[in-house]
Amino acid sequence: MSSPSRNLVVDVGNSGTKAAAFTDGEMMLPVARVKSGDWSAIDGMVTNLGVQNIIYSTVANVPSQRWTDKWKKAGLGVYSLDRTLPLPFQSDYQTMDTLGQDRIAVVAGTVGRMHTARLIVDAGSCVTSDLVDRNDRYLGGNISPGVTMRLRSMHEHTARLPLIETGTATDLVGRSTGQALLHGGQLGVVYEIEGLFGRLLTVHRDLQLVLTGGDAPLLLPYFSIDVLSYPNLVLLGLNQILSTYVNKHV
Ligand SMILES: Nc1ncnc2c1ncn2[C@@H]1O[C@H](COP(=O)(O)OP(=O)(O)OP(=O)(O)O)[C@@H](O)[C@H]1O
Ligand SMILES: CC(C)(CO)[C@@H](O)C(=O)NCCC(=O)O
Ligand SMILES: [K+]
Repeated sequence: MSSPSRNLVVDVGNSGTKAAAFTDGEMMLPVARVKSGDWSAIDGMVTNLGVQNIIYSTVANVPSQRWTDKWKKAGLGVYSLDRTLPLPFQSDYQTMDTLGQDRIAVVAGTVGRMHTARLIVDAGSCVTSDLVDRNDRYLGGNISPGVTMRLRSMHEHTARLPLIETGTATDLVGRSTGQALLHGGQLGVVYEIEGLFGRLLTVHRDLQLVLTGGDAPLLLPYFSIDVLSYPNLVLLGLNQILSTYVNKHV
């Protein structure tokens, strides 16, 4: 019997870096959240968790060679989500080189888990909506501003709009400035997704909505359609890509 294999999986986003260890495919909770760029915190996890492989996806900064050399010297397999790792899906995206690595990871994370068409929404700094057909072909997707970005930009680009916190929306329409901003900024994302979902449903009759990302819990209560909620889908997808590769090649 081989000893359990443990991976460290790291998702570098624009608002923060999320990292978790996986032992034999099982995610060890809780997910760590550190400032993006804090590779020394990630290095601490490498040391403390006794991992054999590390994979990172990034839409912001990459670890310097000092870190990757250190991990390789310690005997780790070090992988980034670039062209070297085979992806478990075909794609229609014209520029795979610029497709966000977090988007690649969420698409990969649904392969093998789902057998219907799906619209995968990752609600983070930006909201990405990515469409995959029932045969796991990636058809493309959209990028729009995230909840925090909407609220902040309405404040920054006007004279009279305050900066408000995200929160609980109590009605469909607001009866104060604060409520109006909250409903527009937060519920507006839900309406946008439901609108796109409804249009796509006419072509993809078995379409399922999948929701992930740091702001998913803020949005989840307001959908009028069925939502499959996958917290940490980026991390799941990364681990899937890494495990498939390592099992075949190492
Ligand atoms: N502990 C936390 N720290 C920071 N933001 C958090 C936290 N928990 C939830 N959030 C929410 O998550 C959002 C960011 O989501 P997420 O972490 O998925 O984004 P990201 O991956 O950094 O961004 P990107 O879209 O660039 O990948 C923030 O707007 C915030 O509202
Ligand atoms: C859209 C974001 C910022 C979402 O995190 C990220 O996936 C990204 O930087 N993408 C690059 C552009 C693209 O996906 O085509
Ligand atoms: K993200």
